[in-house]
Amino acid sequence: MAEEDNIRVSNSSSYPPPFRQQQTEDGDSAESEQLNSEVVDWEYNSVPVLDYDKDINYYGTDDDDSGFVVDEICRDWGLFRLVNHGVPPTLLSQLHDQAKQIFSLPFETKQDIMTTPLSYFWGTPVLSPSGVALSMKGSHQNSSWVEGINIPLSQLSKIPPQDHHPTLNSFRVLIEEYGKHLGRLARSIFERMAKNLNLDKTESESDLSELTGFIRAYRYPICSEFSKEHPAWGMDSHTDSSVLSILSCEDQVGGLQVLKNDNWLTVEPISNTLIVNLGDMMQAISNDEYKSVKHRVKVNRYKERISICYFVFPKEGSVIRSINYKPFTYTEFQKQVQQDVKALGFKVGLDRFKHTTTAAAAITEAC
Ligand SMILES: O=C(O)CCC(=O)C(=O)O
Ligand SMILES: [Fe+2]
Repeated sequence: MAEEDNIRVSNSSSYPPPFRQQQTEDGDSAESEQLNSEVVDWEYNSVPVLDYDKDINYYGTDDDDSGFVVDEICRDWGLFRLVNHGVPPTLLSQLHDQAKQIFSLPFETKQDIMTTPLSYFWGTPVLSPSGVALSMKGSHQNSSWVEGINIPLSQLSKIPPQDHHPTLNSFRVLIEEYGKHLGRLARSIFERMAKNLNLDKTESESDLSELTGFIRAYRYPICSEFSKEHPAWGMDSHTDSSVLSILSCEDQVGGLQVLKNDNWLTVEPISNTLIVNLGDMMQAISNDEYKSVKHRVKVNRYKERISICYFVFPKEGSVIRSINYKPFTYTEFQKQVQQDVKALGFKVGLDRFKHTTTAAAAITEAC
């Protein structure tokens, strides 16, 4: 894909109306300089790297220290880059190219063709598991500069064929293939963590339902009008509600940042690698030993960014039990999140389920 393809919107009619802004003109040298400085923004990249074969999918002796490395990273970071994961590079690049093509369709077309079980949304990443966007209150309203397609993996066969948009049909086939790979990765990453944490085998089996996860493809539109006074975020700081989230970003447009020791660190986009982050369910399952990591996505003045995220949750009805938390199911957690988002404008999250409730403190801090 030509580098120029990513630069500036030629087709702003594909943007949801709130994202249509005056675009800057081509060929301005001062601007190109700025563009370059955006490109080298991730010089401090130091996200830990794990090798799937060596560090995750390994059944060696117990004194092997690769499990220890994974354990340390899950405690200190809650996020790592996965290499040697076995997802074919062509699958990754085709998936991204097709997502890009679909997002380039006119806004109205996207609204028309994404019918259930697919859903198309923009402006808010807070969705129910079925993909219904939730409205947010107050200043948080529409704070995210992103559009997305929500794809529940268990319902792929129900996606109606599109005679006029064959790309959507082939995208579905690629997603199916990709979903299988990511299910495989999620299962072995989770099992590695469960072993490190000495979790009860039968209980931990229902803590992950890799085949009913969902995939979201995102496009972060170009955002040229923002400032310190009027900030805009592709996605504001949050933790994921999942057990695990696995992110793929093939274009060389950065933007993802992760909170580490109170500093925001930019995650370099490196093709053929996957970014794995631990979510709230994993933090609860591990009794707060592992971290549901805070992350966010910056907007970009010059380039669109496409990312494809897989989210995996516990089996339906599975009760999460750990010392620090009252027993709860993911459905109860999600219901509480939806309630808080509607009533308060933000997610309180795990604090709602702690034995000594720290929810009041969390709410005061956020307000
Ligand atoms: O697009 C990304 O890089 C991250 C998306 C994300 O954090 C999310 O969907 O929860
Ligand atoms: Fe996230």
